[in-house]
Amino acid sequence: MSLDSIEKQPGGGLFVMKCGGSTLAALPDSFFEDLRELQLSGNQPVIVHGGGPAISGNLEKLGIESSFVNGLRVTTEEVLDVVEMTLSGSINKAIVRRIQASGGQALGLSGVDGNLIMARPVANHNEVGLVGEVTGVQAEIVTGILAMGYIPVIAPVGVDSEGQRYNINADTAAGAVASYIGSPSMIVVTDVPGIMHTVDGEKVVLPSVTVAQIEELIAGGEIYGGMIPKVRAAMDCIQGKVSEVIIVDGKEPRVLSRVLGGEALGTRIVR
Ligand SMILES: Nc1ncnc2c1ncn2[C@@H]1O[C@H](COP(=O)(O)OP(=O)(O)O)[C@@H](O)[C@H]1O
Ligand SMILES: CC(=O)N[C@@H](CCC(=O)OP(=O)(O)O)C(=O)O
Repeated sequence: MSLDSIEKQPGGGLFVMKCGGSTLAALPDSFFEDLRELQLSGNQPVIVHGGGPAISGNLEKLGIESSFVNGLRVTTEEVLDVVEMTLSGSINKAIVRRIQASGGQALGLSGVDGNLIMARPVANHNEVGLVGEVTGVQAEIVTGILAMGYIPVIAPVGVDSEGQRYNINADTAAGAVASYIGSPSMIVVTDVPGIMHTVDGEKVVLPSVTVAQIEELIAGGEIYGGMIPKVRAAMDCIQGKVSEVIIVDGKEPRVLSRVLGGEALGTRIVR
């Protein structure tokens, strides 16, 4: 199936959803039932997932120290073993099992499989080690899985032509997948109701924000920590066919179908 024919499917077509590790365990069964209904009505969901808290938990159990620089995990080969076993193993398979339990069809893989996500070291690799930035995504693997009627569930581990693995931030990987497959939208499912900012001393959700406004929010300290890779990934991918990135809380009932239906939920990042 070509990308064009996927986009012409009734029911809204192609979308990329990034599920954060902050929210995965808390996602209710109804979230996966909603996903199944979207798939049945002709949508083509593609999932890229994180798992930061689970990686940290496993590293701690194994007595391996780890730290973050600007939201990126400092990654040695030893850390990367744990990253890969957690993301490509337990987390990826847990998501696949939950989709299957709701009656959906899913196929899990990481960016290593079929060279799906090609990567190279990030610019500050001297500080963070084996962290990758995406140099290419084999879009036809994603479209092929969709054409078989399965939801691709992708773990953000990348690989280079020498076979070296890289740890890739899941928001970054999701944005790259959205760009390369030409998804009109990317939905970032996390543990907060959207991008919050302070108005009259109270934290409120920004319903919509432009790329230019994001820079001001980062500079002013309103956007920090784990929200930074999300907005940076959004800014990088909102071009070409990707016209919006929506940040929502996974605990919101039927969040995916409501957002795709145009309801004003969460924060929409637009050009
Ligand atoms: N302006 C903001 N609005 C909402 N959350 C923010 C903001 N700035 C920083 N954050 C933080 O970003 C977190 C989400 O990022 P993260 O924990 O990495 O989630 P995930 O695992 O879903 O990727 C929120 O829980 C919150 O602590
Ligand atoms: C380079 C880097 O930091 N990689 C992340 C990959 C997982 C991730 O991004 O998970 P969340 O979406 O739950 O944060 C990490 O090692 O934690």
